[in-house]
Amino acid sequence: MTRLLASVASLEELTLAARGGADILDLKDPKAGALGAWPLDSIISAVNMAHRWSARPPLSATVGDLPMDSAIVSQRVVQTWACGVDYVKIGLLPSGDPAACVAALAPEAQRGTRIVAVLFADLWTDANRLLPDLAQAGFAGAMLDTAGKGTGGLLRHKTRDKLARFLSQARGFGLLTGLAGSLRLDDIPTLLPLAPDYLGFRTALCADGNRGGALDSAALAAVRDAVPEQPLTG
Ligand SMILES: O=C[C@H](O)COP(=O)(O)O
Repeated sequence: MTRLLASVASLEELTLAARGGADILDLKDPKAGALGAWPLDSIISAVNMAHRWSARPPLSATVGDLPMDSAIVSQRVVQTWACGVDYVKIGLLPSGDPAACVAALAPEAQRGTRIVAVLFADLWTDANRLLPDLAQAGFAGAMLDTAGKGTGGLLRHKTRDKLARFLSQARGFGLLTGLAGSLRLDDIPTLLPLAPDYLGFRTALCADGNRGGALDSAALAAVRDAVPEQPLTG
């Protein structure tokens, strides 16, 4: 079953996305880049707010568009995880030494920090080659997204077959899998049969597809309708 991840830019949007049925609430500042980070004190406020709800979806937070410098990335992962989120999402770039960043995070991951690697489909030609390293380091998941939000969506950069291969290899390593990247409503029927653990959205949740604008509940409702909710179990 595929879940819906909604990237939210404020506490107000966090509430709106939770009410609109998002399965994963992703704290991200879309104006600050592909993985723009919320300030740490705002992440803590979001966690505190969500803890007051009777039921709450998992929260993820991004660390910002960081260079591939192990010390910088590790420090920001530690700080973000300490805020109390359920997942920390970090971007891995093919330039620099992404494998060194992954290896440097292994002790954190092995201490229980749930880290999701975001691999940019418009920058990586062979993102799959990092999957064994992620699994070895103890990462929780791997997802494909796009870095350049003005250059077309995920399906412009990777064929359906390539996405299927990525997902199947990531799954084979026991990683949680996700797809995102300016996904539109009409991409959903193509991507759902690939059965990623989640599909991630920001642009499609905003009025007129304006990623830097406000989250729009009607747009979220349309995406929610297209990504069927998980049946309640138990
Ligand atoms: O993690 C998901 C992203 O926030 C997706 O953003 P986007 O739909 O604007 O590419």
